[in-house]
Amino acid sequence: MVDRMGREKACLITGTCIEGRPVEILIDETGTIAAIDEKISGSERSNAEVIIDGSGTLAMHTLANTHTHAAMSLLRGYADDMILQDWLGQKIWPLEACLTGEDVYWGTRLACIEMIRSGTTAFNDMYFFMEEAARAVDHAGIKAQLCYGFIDLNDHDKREHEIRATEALVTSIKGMQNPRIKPAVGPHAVYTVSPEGLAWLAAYSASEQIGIHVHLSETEQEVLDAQKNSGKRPPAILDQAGCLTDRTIAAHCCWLDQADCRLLAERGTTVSHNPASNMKLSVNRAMPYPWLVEAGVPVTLGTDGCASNNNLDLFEEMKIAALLQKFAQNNPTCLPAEEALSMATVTGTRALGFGSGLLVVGEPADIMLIDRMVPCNTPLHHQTSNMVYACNGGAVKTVLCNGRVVMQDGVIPGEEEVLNNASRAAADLVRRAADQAE
Ligand SMILES: CSC[C@H]1O[C@@H](n2cnc3c(O)ncnc32)[C@H](O)[C@@H]1O
Ligand SMILES: [Zn+2]
Repeated sequence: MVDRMGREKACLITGTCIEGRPVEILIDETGTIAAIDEKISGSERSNAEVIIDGSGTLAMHTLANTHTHAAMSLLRGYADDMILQDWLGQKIWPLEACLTGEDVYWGTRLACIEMIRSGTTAFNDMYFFMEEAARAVDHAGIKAQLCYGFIDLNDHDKREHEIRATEALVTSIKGMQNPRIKPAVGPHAVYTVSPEGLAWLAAYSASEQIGIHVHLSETEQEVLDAQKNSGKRPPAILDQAGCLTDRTIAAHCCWLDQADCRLLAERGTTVSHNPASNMKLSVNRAMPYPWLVEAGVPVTLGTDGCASNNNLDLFEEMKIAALLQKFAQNNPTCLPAEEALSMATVTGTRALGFGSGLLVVGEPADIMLIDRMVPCNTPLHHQTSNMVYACNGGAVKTVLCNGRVVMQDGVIPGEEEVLNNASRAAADLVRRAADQAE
């Protein structure tokens, strides 16, 4: 907990429940969970200078969104109901060509508010003007792994430019020395980055010991083009360049075959499943969850950007993931609620390197308090079932990140300013793009 002077303070959450057990949670001044007990003892509780009344709530670890483009919140509803390549080529990329750093700042602030409201405190982001995204995450008080989206289109000069932009972002984020913000590298996809670009990114990420964030095998066209142009499937192209590592998060992965899944498992690569975006863009195949699990690949959850989702609510994503897999496999036992929740908490948080994703002593206090007294939690036969199948992010009342309260009883300080600036930035962006098109 941080007071108005910016000093860290120990804090106590009273009156909440973990898995049906009434508890109090003590958080020390470093933002770590110090104790969880029915009643915290007198001497320990006297350390707590701040008390959060959690009565009528369920305490859970917050959620981790492992694939998004946060500032695309400004593009929400700008282009819907199109196929992926037309959507990118005709609508999204022309608009993004008019983006400014200020747009990315306000778009990312807006995204952070939306994520906090729905219980997400860690995300994996790929976009442009990422120094501004880092500033926004810093101000919002949550956690992120940020990368510059590298696209060289096989062009030498573009590649040099993207290399410089990648290095500048990594240097800038490392210079911030903020443990909540990490740099990564971001090859957009095998169809937008040359083999030379991929090899440079792999070597650079290894030397800096940072993550790799990439779109992979999202559409059948991507796989067919890769095979036609290089004789290899997309995962093999990434692997040949050295981009499949245990620091890699590969988003989508809808068109993997079983051998691709085994390759990802051998390399220790994590997959980010983005079911809402995949269905909206109609990629025509569900990520092969059973093959990935059988191979031993960690599977996490992402929303993708707001232009293809169109929100950042991971509660919705858990439900959509569970339903899509059951439907695609014609098997109601596939992806049960417990697995959907683990994907969004434990596996996602670990993949981003922000802790175990568990609400236990010694871990960062990334905690959400969920309203118990709402229809979606009435009755509460099985808490996990309610979280995955009944609730959406609207049930989240209070959120802490590293012990700092970022939303209390539905109130996020500074929200109105962010909404006003993001609305203005979105309108100006669309106007600039229309002027450009004339
Ligand atoms: C280079 S920054 C990221 C880049 O990716 C675009 N994008 C958003 N959603 C998708 C998707 O589903 N597949 C491929 N690319 C996507 C985004 O608009 C940026 O240009
Ligand atoms: Zn994406």
